[in-house]
Amino acid sequence: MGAVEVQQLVKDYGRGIVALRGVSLEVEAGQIYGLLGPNGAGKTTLIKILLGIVHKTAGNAQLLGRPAGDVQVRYRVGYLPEDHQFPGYHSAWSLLDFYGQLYGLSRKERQRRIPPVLEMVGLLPRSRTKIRTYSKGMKQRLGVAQALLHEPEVIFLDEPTDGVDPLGRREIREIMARLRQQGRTIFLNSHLLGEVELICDRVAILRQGELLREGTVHELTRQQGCYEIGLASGEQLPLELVQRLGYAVRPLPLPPTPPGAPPLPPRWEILLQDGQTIDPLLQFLAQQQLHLRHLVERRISLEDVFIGMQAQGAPQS
Ligand SMILES: Nc1ncnc2c1ncn2[C@@H]1O[C@H](COP(=O)(O)OP(=O)(O)OP(=O)(O)O)[C@@H](O)[C@H]1O
Repeated sequence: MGAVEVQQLVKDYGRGIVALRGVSLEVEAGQIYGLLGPNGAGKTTLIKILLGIVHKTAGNAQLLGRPAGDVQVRYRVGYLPEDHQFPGYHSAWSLLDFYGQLYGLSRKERQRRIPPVLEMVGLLPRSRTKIRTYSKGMKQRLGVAQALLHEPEVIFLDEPTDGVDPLGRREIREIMARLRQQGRTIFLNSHLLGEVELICDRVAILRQGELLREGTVHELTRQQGCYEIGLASGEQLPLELVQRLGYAVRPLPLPPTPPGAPPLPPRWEILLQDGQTIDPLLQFLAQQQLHLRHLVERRISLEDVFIGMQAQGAPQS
């Protein structure tokens, strides 16, 4: 059973605004799952339906095996909303104490839980200073701490690194990685593709309420049928013979080397044609007594995947 299961989910806000148009996805427990999409794609709506803040129009949404919005499940879930604002007169400690009371935790329990949570997000040394003095990154980390205080199994983070500088973003990624190590499930909404690529196990790309692609980052970024190869120093690839085997091949431009440094060995790009594998080329190299020193399957960034999809045209309403 997945931590999150969504089937054919539809949300129609009325007046022609359809935020979700039959979205299906499953998030396994212990994963970091990234939901990507441009502004207005429906990411926040999906989270809000799972949390019971917004009602679905049609389809199915389950969280930890229970229908979305189930009161018992809410206690097992943490949520960092997008654009949250904490009152500046609180300190990190007093804010978490306040949230602890909302979660129904006893004073003793709050005193037990607050320090490790603040420690985890790196705010323990500043826990008694006012939030109004915090940087954006610190406020976001405090938001994550608030979402963790009641020790939830699933954590929803809506744009947790929005407006945070690169160092702060890395700190938030490290917190997410630690939470995954503890076996928690993280559902991350983001439009920062580079971030998602670095941390997520699986991703889904949403646009105008439709799920365009879903899979591991590895699956989505693999440029199928494209390899880069390099041979031992001084060896050249016989391009014509390689083409006769049916491959498309081209030498790759080499990056500039610093003055005085030895030139870099040449590299070639090999494009497989339909149904072809790289194996006949490897056998051919061995027959030619050429020595393979470099072989990688080419990848594209998640950003390229995403931009490519935007270029494919929007779904019809
Ligand atoms: N309460 C609401 N009433 C009417 N329309 C809404 C409501 N909430 C969201 N929408 C609309 O639903 C669509 C999806 O919005 P949603 O906030 O889910 O997208 P998002 O992917 O989270 O976008 P962003 O990245 O900008 O937060 C948008 O067209 C938005 O204007």
